[in-house]
Amino acid sequence: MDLVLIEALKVDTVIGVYDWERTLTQTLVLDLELATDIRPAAAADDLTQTLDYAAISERIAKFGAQHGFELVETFAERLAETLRQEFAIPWLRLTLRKPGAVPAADAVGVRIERGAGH
Ligand SMILES: Nc1nc2c(c(=O)[nH]1)N=C([C@H](O)[C@@H](O)CO)CN2
Repeated sequence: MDLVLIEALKVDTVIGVYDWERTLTQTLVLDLELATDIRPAAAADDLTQTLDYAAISERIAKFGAQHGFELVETFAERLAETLRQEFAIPWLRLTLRKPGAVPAADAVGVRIERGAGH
């Protein structure tokens, strides 16, 4: 299976456990690997036959604006479900980083893989 990539995508959202975090927007940084077979799109040179990384990136920005979870785990899990359903993605790996959450670290976060066929 081939992969469509989205790397270091910045997503603004309300995210966090603490009271002060409920009053502001923070920026998450996402890496996505999206399984698909790119050969039909390549053969036809046709965007409609592959995963449109621009459309998916826009959907992620909308998802961030629409939700305000406490945990990065919840953001990752719910986003993975949404993308897999709406774009028919058989397998994905999502790495979500929350820069600045732990001052001694460049970033903290989670990495999940969902689906089959990769
Ligand atoms: N595993 C997690 N640990 C923590 C989370 C989280 O979402 N998942 N969140 C926080 C706070 O919101 C923190 O980011 C504030 O700096 C603490 N630990």
